[in-house]
Amino acid sequence: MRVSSVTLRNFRNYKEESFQPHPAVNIITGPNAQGKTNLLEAIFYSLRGRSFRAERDKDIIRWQSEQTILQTEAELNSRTFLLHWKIQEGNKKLLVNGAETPRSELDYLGVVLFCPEDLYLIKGSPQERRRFLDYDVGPLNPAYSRTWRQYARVLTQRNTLLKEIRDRRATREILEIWDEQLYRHGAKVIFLRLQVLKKLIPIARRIHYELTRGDEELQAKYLSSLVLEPGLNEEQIYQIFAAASQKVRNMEIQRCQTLLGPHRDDLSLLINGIEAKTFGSQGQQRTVTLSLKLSQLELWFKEYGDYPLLLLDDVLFELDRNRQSMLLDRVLNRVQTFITASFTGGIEETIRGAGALWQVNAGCLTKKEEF
Ligand SMILES: Nc1ncnc2c1ncn2[C@@H]1O[C@H](COP(=O)(O)OP(=O)(O)OP(=O)(O)O)[C@@H](O)[C@H]1O
Repeated sequence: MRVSSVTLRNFRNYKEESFQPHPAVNIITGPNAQGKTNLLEAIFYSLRGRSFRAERDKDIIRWQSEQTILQTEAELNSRTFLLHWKIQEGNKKLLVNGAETPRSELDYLGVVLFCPEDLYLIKGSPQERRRFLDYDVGPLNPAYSRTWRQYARVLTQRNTLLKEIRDRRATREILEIWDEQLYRHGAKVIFLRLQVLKKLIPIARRIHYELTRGDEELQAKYLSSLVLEPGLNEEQIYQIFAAASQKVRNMEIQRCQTLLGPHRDDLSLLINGIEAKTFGSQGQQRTVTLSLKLSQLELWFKEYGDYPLLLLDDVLFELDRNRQSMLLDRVLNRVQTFITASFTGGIEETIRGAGALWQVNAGCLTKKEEF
C-alpha cells in the first residue's frame, strides 16, 4: 500500500497543508516542536481512525479551531481510496470514496508504527504488551478486531453487573447470559492471538538473529490467565475458560472484576532464554522491538500480498549504524516509509534514488530534495 496525497486542515499545529509523499522513503526533518510527529500522527489517524498518542480527539484539533479535516489518498492493489475525515469534539465522520464508512472497516489498510514509546512494549506493564497484541498482532487476522471489540463490550457490561450483584441490585442468574458471551468471544480472542503469534514469532526470530548477526535468539511465550496446553482449538479454550471462571466467581463478585480472560494475559519475550524486560539492555530491548515491527511487515505481506506503510518516529537514529542500514535495506523499494528526525545523519546517501527529504517549520512543510 502507499499513500499518494495527504491534506491536513487544523490538525495540531498545521493550519492548512498538503503534500504528495514519495512512494519510497520520506525523511521528515526540522528542529524540535515544529510538527514532524504531528505529520506522522495525521497519516496514522487517517488510516486507523485514532491517534497513537492523544487520549482524546479534542487534542488533535488545532487550538481555537472547531474541527479538523484530514484527507488522504491511499493506493492498494491498483485501487484508490480517498479517505476524508471530519473530526469535531465528541464527533467524527469518515467518508471513503464519498460514502460514509465505519472506521472499523479500515483494517485492510496496513500501517506499522515504531515510536519511542514502543520500548514500553518490552519494559512496560502487561497492559502495554496487550496493546501490542490487540493493535499490532491481532489485526494480522481479519476477524480479530471485531472479536476483540465484542469481548471488550461484554467485559465492561459484566463488570458493571458484578458490582450490581455485590450491592444486591441484581441476581447471579443474569450473569449466566453474559458469561456465555464472555467465554465465546474471549476464547476466540485468545485463539486468534495464538494463531497469529505462531506465524509472527518465527519471522521475528529470524529477523532478530540477522539483526544481531547470530548473537541473539529471540523467544516469545504467551502467558495466559488460563491454564492452556499448546495446540488447543477454540472450543477447548472455551471449555477451559468456562470451568476456570466458575471457580473464581465469588471472588469476582467481591472485587467487581472479571479475573480471568484475554484482558489479563501477557507476552513474555526472551533473549537467549533470559527475560528481555528485566535483563535486556536498552539497545537489546530496542532491537527486539525492531524485530517485532519488521516481522509485522513481513507477515502482512505474506497474508495480504502487499506491504503496509511504515512510520518511524524518532527511532531510526537511536539504532546503531549497522541496524539502521539493515532496516533501510529491508524496506527500500518495498515499503513506503516515513522517518522523522531532527537531523538526517547522512542517510540520504544510503537511500539515494529512492526517497525525498522534507523540512518542517512551524507546521509548514517544504520539499528540500528528491533523491
Ligand atoms: N492541538 C494543537 N494545536 C496547535 N498546536 C499544537 C496542538 N497540539 C500540539 N501542538 C504543537 O505541536 C508542536 C509539537 O509538534 P510535534 O510533536 O510534531 O514536534 P516534533 O517536530 O516532532 O518535535 P520533536 O523533534 O521535539 O519530537 C508543539 O509546538 C505543540 O505546541
